[in-house]
Amino acid sequence: MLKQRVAFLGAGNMAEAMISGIVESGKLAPEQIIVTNRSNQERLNDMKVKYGIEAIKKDELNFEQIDVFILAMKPKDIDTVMEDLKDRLRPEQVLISVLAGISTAYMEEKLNDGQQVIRVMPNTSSMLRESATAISPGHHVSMDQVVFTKELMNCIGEAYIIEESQMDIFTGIAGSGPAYFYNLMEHIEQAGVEGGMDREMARKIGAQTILGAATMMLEREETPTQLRKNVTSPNGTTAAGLDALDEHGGGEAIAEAVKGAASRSKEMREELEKVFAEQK
Ligand SMILES: NC(=O)C1=CN([C@@H]2O[C@H](COP(=O)(O)OP(=O)(O)OC[C@H]3O[C@@H](n4cnc5c(N)ncnc54)[C@H](O)[C@@H]3O)[C@@H](O)[C@H]2O)C=CC1
Ligand SMILES: O=C(O)[C@@H]1CCC=N1
Repeated sequence: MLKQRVAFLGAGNMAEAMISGIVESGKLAPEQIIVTNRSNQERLNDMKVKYGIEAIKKDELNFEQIDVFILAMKPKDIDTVMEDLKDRLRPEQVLISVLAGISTAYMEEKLNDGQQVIRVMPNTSSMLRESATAISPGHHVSMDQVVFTKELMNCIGEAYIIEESQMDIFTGIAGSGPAYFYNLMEHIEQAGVEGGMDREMARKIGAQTILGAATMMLEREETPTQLRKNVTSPNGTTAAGLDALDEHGGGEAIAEAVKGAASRSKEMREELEKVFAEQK
């Protein structure tokens, strides 16, 4: 069991996915988790009932009782939240941010000197403890806090400590990644329906196929290229499928999706830093 008391600032999709995974892991008791938002009381009530955690408006939060704050609001709200936190945080309290595109350096500049800030990038599969999550500690973080954060992120799946310079591309692959596969499934499902199959059935077999392929890639030694070749008989059905995929830009389209998301992550940071530099 972990001993820390954790408060989520933001009660949206990502906060819920993480809370669900953490509660399910049993590493934190529901009483150690607090979730806050600005105003949506109905949302707070739902989360309280569903996970047995404390769910309150942000202004009701008692800072004295919290060890770790997890920032889970939208990146556009960062400055308001930093102002709000700056003089209320104690040096031993840690901020873990899930915000896309916001660097630890940016948050450190906005807070008092020496504040411990860690950036993470989970995805919504945290809900089922299947996230691939990146962790990049800021400049003032103690080794104990890095170890704690890794343990906490392991509650929601696999966690990797990476250089912060790789956070944009990590976001492009894993943070945004689930959406590419959901989008792929929307198309697979529709093709199944057009081929005469029941929609539910098409969804199930499509998802099982993605799961099977993902498990093969995680558990077998072969590269994706070898695994693809193993499926592809000369002049067979897969070759025809892959030709059609290529003709419509399939593989390239996915690479562009990853690059597009990564470049938006970089752009979000640059936009914010520009505004900050102008304010100075
Ligand atoms: N949705 C996803 O797949 C992922 C999202 N993220 C990051 O997670 C963050 C949240 O994303 P979502 O959950 O999708 O957004 P969302 O819009 O569902 O949730 C945002 C929440 O923040 C609350 N909020 C706003 N200002 C607040 C404040 N000052 N104090 C407390 N709560 C406040 C809102 O009331 C809302 O509950 C974003 O920064 C995003 O970049 C990171 C990885 C994956
Ligand atoms: O779309 C977004 O900006 C967030 C960050 C990664 C996934 N969702």
